[in-house]
Amino acid sequence: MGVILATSRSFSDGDVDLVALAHAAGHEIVRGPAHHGLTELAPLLAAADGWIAGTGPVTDDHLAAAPNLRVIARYGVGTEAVDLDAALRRGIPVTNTPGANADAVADHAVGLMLAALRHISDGDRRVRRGDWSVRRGRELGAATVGIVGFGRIGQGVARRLSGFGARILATDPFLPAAVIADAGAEPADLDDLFRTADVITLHAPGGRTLVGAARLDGIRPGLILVNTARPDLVDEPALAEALRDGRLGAYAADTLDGDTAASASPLLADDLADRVTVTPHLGAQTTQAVDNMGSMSLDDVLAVLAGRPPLHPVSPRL
Ligand SMILES: NC(=O)c1ccc[n+]([C@@H]2O[C@H](COP(=O)([O-])OP(=O)(O)OC[C@H]3O[C@@H](n4cnc5c(N)ncnc54)[C@H](O)[C@@H]3O)[C@@H](O)[C@H]2O)c1
Ligand SMILES: O=C(O)[C@H](O)COP(=O)(O)O
Repeated sequence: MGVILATSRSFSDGDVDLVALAHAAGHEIVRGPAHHGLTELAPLLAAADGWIAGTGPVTDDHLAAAPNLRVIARYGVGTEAVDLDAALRRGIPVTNTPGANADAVADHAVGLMLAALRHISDGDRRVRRGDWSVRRGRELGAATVGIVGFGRIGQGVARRLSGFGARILATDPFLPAAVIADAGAEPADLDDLFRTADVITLHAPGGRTLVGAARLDGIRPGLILVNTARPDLVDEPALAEALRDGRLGAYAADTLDGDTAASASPLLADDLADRVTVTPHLGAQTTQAVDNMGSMSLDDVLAVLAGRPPLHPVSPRL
């Protein structure tokens, strides 16, 4: 009997009983904390044969504490928090769940766009204080929307936006322009996209700042920026400044720097509440995506524990 440690927030919380599936394959699921420090995880890692990991860190120190570990399955897409080189050095394969949450996150990104364009969360807050005054919005169909990162989620957003009639620009350094054009978007470089778009939505992996102070100087006044990818893609103090001086019209994000410690973010200042909408990293939290991420990550762990290659391996970054 193997031990599979699950530290993702919602493993087996959907319609499919993945704990029973693991048990039928002869393994026990042990739950661990999602935002984990090494101290709290070490005793669980010591017994783990497989690890279904959320968005928390997976460092060489975590791996050193897991002498029996044979596979790390990222429950989700982004692998920024996983030390892929350390896993490679230790001969532990890393997997992820490409596409498992693409529809969920694309829906959420469009939802955040509409929330910002039509002042939906601000309107709700105002009504609760008895303020029924009108704040005029803009229509998505009349907007030029720039998509940064044209992978599974970015393309899902483009499909949805075509139904609204929006003009769609997209940039992705790893995709030929023809692929972008075939998917119904106009290929653009990052600078052009920031100069032209009314709404920009980020769908590239984290790991570098794409939107800093310099980038915010050349934007269309009133730009709406949506971020369902990773908080480190943006410079939060620079965004707060651009929101205050009116260059940026609104910021709508599914995560803030530090996530659980987000109350420290300059974007949560009271004077920005009418221009900032934040959700607590719930883009992938739908029943469908939770089942997809859980099934794909469990399949990978079961394959490796049975001596087979994983189905969704991640390559170390070059
Ligand atoms: N909010 C959430 O819950 C949630 C859920 C899933 C994924 N994500 C984030 O969204 C990201 C995208 O997910 P996906 O499923 O579309 O991944 P994907 O791998 O299918 O697509 C990512 C795309 O980004 C492109 N890219 C890489 N570097 C870029 C850059 N510098 N500029 C522009 N494009 C670049 C890649 O070429 C690729 O096409 C993930 O990396 C993850 O960080 C967030
Ligand atoms: O990278 C991802 O796929 C998402 O951020 C989902 O991760 P979660 O397990 O934190 O929802």
